[in-house]
Amino acid sequence: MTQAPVRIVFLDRATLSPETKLRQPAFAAQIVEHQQTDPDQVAARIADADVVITNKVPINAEALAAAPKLKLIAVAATGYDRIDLAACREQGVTVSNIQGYAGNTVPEHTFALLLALQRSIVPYRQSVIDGRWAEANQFCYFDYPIADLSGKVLGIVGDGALGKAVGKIAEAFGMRVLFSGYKGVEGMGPLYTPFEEVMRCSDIITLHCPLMPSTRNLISDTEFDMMERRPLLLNTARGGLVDEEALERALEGGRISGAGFDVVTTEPPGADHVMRRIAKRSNVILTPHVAWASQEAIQTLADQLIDNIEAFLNDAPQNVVS
Ligand SMILES: NC(=O)C1=CN([C@@H]2O[C@H](COP(=O)(O)OP(=O)(O)OC[C@H]3O[C@@H](n4cnc5c(N)ncnc54)[C@H](O)[C@@H]3O)[C@@H](O)[C@H]2O)C=CC1
Ligand SMILES: O=C(O)C(=O)CO
Repeated sequence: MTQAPVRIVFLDRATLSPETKLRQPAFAAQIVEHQQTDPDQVAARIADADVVITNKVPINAEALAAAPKLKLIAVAATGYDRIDLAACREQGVTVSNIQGYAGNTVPEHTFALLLALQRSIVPYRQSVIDGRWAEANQFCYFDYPIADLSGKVLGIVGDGALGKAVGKIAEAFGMRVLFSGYKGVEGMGPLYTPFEEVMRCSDIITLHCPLMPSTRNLISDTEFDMMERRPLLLNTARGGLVDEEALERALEGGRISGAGFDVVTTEPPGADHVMRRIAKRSNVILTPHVAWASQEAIQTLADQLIDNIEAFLNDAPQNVVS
């Protein structure tokens, strides 16, 4: 008897760049690709799926209840904060994610933000375009601050693949690296510096931990108040880790010297989203969630996505998240 092909529904194919090749899995599969899916379309689209692929389309308990055949949600990203894991567990649905694909692209993007901010590259570029250099009565001018990375303290929150890779680059720049312990957790061992101390003594703080209930608003007014060295704050991990209203207050009050963000709480942010206001400041750079998006990384992600589905169907699941 021939088996029915596995029905794979990809909810947001457009989140992988058009050049990305998604190879045919090594088993009989029918792949249905939707370029985009609105939250209210999810239940209908996954109703007869065996496997669902999603990058950022949320999957909640209600949608899962409408998908009795569903066995695997293959998340096309590292972060799986859009998936209701408790509901998946209850319904016996396995969830996999992509691991280790972004070990160059995200750290390089993090340092692109850091170097640009630390040396005021964007405002200097704009001032040259605006004619300021032509008006200077000498060969240079000092309108914006410039500082070296060497000797600075870099506090890293999240010691996974990306936090560690950022730490390595930082060491090459001669920075002193501190890996933060979990907020509110004591005694994590000699490799970790307590969270509060990292807030207190870092010149730059960079976030590389997942968004979960315990990390939502990890950085808010209390943490900004702890920051004695007016650090730069970098977030290439997830919107929601930083309380954005508190971020605006911290920038306004000069508690931090700048911010480099790739992620916001609502993506894309609407016209009156607080990050749209924040992004206009000369000491802020906001990029549109593209830290992961080198073509090399996206292709690695796409290959691992199919590997994950094949491994699951071969009864040897990999990259399972819980
Ligand atoms: N902007 C972008 O394009 C991308 C963003 N990301 C984000 O970066 C995050 C990190 O990615 P990876 O390093 O590959 O993940 P990973 O799973 O290798 O590392 C995550 C680390 O966070 C740590 N962690 C968990 N809870 C924590 C807490 N409360 N405080 C401090 N650390 C905590 C874990 O111990 C783990 O070491 C992902 O969860 C994702 O949200 C990932 C890829 C691309
Ligand atoms: O891999 C991730 O977590 C990303 O945010 C990229 O989609």
